[in-house]
Amino acid sequence: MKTTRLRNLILELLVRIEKDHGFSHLLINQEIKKNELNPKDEALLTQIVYGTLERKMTLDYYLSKYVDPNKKIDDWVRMLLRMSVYQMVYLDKIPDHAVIHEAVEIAKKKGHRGIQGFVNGVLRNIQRNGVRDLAEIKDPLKRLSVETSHPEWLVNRWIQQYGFQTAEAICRANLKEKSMSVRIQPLKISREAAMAELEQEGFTVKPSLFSKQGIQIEKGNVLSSKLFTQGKLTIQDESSMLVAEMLKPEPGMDVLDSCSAPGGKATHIAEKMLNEGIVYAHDLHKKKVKLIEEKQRTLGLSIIHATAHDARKLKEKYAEASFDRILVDAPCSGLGVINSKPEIKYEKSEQDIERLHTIQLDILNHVADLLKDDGLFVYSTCTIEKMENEQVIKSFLKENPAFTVDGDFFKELPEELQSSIGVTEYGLQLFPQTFGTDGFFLTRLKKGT
Ligand SMILES: C[S@@+](CC[C@H](N)C(=O)[O-])C[C@H]1O[C@@H](n2cnc3c(N)ncnc32)[C@H](O)[C@@H]1O
Repeated sequence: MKTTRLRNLILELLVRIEKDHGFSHLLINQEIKKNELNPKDEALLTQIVYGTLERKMTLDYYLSKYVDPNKKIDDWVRMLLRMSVYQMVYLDKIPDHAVIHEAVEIAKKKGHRGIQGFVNGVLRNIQRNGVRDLAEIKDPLKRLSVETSHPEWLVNRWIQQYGFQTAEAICRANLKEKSMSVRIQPLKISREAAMAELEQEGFTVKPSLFSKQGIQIEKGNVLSSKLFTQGKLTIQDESSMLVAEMLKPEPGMDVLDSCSAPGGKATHIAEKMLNEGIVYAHDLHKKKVKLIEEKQRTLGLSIIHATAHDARKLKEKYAEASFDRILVDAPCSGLGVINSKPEIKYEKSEQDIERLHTIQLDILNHVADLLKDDGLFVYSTCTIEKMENEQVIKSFLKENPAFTVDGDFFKELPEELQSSIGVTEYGLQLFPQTFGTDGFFLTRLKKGT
């Protein structure tokens, strides 16, 4: 694709992600498919879109030396400046003059002469005199916020919960390049065979510590691998693979997955059950239930019964003590997955966290009665907010004294993980900086002590 067209596509994508609050990874994949981009253009588009998004606040600060932040300019012009400065500051392989030329071409096509001159003037100034210096920010909280492009309220929350050093490590880890991980479908292939095939295809791989089904992909985009197209692999973060491990489902069991779409964990559970028994998988949104069915089909599984249902109304559907295992992989703020979905950090608010705490606790309280006396109950979220994790469990245990945290799960973890994983009184809290996984919380509860 011609470079100006590609830059224009990138600009439109960025404006859409910001305006429609779209999920960046879904929109990026859609555009890549629609425009049949070659691997080089695909890589550049992905890098500029993610880079501009995840550094948005830093880029605005850099620009503030030449553009008054309160100046009224069209969204697309501001975004064009951001993506150009991103390329000038962070990408070595594209010369500044080429970046400026492309930006001015786009401004000429989309705007009037005034805009073209404005874009040209700002970018030439940056080329000559550099961007605004971060050292001008003296307050450490403000500086961390701008330097790592996380809203101040969020950085402050993490400092209050975990201290400055950990908050800083979280912010920096959210900007680091993350390697992919996959889970094998064990009824179709062994981990050893899958690793050998992937290596033959040119991928650099490593077995995961988190699950015997997991493989870390250190180099290469596994979506293009033969194994993936054959339904022998699923993309899944290693932290989230721990969920089915912790749930310990067995063949023949009745399992409830109350918040199931798109089915990443339901399919893992079904695989561990050797596709024998039943996984009752529900999600509030009917449209999303189709995704569970699709995933089950792709992986050649059949024991997942997926229907739309509010987890807070499942007692209307099932009798008490119906399930051997229950998973509540709760709706959450997603503040542990900022690395792969950077828009989350700009869109969530403290009110969202409070609202979600209530929903999470309501779901747990409601489905708890559905567990058999000797059953196991796992709660998980992809966030690092204590209010959505430890505090939910703490309140649940207070309201449901028959339950306790099942500490055995810790002893079941591989030794290498035990020494560095974050264990609290209420479960495991993984941070993105520890193993390069998503930030994730999970715990196992049982009846009795
Ligand atoms: C973290 S996601 C689940 C991810 C899924 N377990 C997986 O591994 O692919 C949380 C899900 O909860 C669903 N959800 C939100 N509120 C719900 C409710 N009241 N009852 C059931 N599902 C709900 C959301 O639609 C979302 O798909």
